[in-house]
Amino acid sequence: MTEHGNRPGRTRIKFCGMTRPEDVDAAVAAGADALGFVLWPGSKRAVDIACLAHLAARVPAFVTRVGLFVDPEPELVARAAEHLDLLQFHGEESPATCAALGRPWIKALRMRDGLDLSAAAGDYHQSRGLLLDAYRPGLPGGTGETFDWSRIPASLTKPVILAGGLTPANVAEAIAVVRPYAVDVSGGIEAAPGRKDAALMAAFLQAVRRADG
Ligand SMILES: O=C(O)c1ccccc1NCC(=O)[C@H](O)[C@H](O)COP(=O)(O)O
Repeated sequence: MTEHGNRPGRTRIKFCGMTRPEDVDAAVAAGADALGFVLWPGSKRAVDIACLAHLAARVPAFVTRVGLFVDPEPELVARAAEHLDLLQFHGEESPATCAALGRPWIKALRMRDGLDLSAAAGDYHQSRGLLLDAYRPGLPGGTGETFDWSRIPASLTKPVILAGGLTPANVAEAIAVVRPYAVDVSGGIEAAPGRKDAALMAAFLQAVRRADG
């Protein structure tokens, strides 16, 4: 069993791909720590700035609003950031590009063959964490697929946010193997892309709490 740096007493939980007010309300009521909003137009879960503003305004204090971007124009980030607490980059953004935007950020790394995670943690040392996700060519995120969790070294110097194909059924095993700082889920709590399921969100929360003991 591994233990990553800065792991809190409990596993933090991020629900990603929010598009509907009722899903935001249900996620907050269930106890999510963070909610993700996809600002990449190519996604089935994409929201525009007006929708983001509407959804983000429903989120109470101490629940983190995270905006997802794929190689964005700085102007898009600037407009979205008014409604966000944290930026999440899913493209080929360099460490300098992420840092230049002047906001707290995390970097999503897709676990392609040969990725050196320790080197990436050094490269992205200014990030607030690394989100580790499955790799599928041509799809920057939201694959619904898991990866080999044993590839994550225990010695990573950044908080690990584990993503990719997590569900209420497998998240306890994922936590036992990886001991991440946080878990991130999108497809595993959905009835359809962009439509969250309140019962699945609650089940995911309960599975994480049980895994934390
Ligand atoms: O969800 C998308 O469509 C998406 C598109 C482009 C970049 C990121 C995207 N989603 C990211 C996430 O929802 C999560 O951070 C992560 O990929 C987990 O998704 P899932 O495997 O469905 O749980």
